[in-house]
Amino acid sequence: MSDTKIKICGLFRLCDAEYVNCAMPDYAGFVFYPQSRRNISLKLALELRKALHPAIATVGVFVNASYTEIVELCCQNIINVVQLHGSESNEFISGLRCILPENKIWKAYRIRSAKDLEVAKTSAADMVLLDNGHGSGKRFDWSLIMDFCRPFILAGGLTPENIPDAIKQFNPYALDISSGVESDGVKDKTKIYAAVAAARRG
Ligand SMILES: O=C(O)c1ccccc1NCC(=O)[C@H](O)[C@H](O)COP(=O)(O)O
Repeated sequence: MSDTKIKICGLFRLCDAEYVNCAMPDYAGFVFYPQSRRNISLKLALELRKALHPAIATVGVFVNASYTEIVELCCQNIINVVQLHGSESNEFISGLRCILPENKIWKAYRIRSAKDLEVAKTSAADMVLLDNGHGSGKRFDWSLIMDFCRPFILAGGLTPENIPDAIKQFNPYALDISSGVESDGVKDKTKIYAAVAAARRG
């Protein structure tokens, strides 16, 4: 049994909540970024939150969004965790924490080199998410993070098949998966179940 948590990201249909409820991951992610094909409205996010099992925490994914947009979703209890996926600074994160002291803040970093990891190490966020891109379905070079010295969430190109290896190598706080639990561009119930089962087994 592993204690690594798992987030299924990018729910955008009501049936996705049903699929996720069968598998019971720790987190479910909603993307609020109009340029993404997984972008959802506040109204759909509210419906999805209501449809999800209450034990599943919800994560809002934002790219350089305003405080106003983020705060509205938190105050309506549609999301529990804020995931910043743009070029948000430590100052922006600290300001957000003052406004939302009850909500955890995660900051995603696109890992291309050791320099990116230096930036992630000094992040003001509660948790850093090491990723390859914006739900790209591709891995970054995992050899870069062998000596990374703070708890992190691993993302980018994860699949039910490579999850055991990811846990064995890095014992991350959590895994974040989106494309790897999709078939033909939509969430796949069987893959979601397999990913969560693989994370639980370790
Ligand atoms: O998923 C998106 O479309 C997206 C768009 C813009 C910013 C972030 C986005 N996703 C963030 C996530 O948390 C993904 O789960 C993460 O990047 C991993 O994605 P994948 O490689 O597809 O598993």
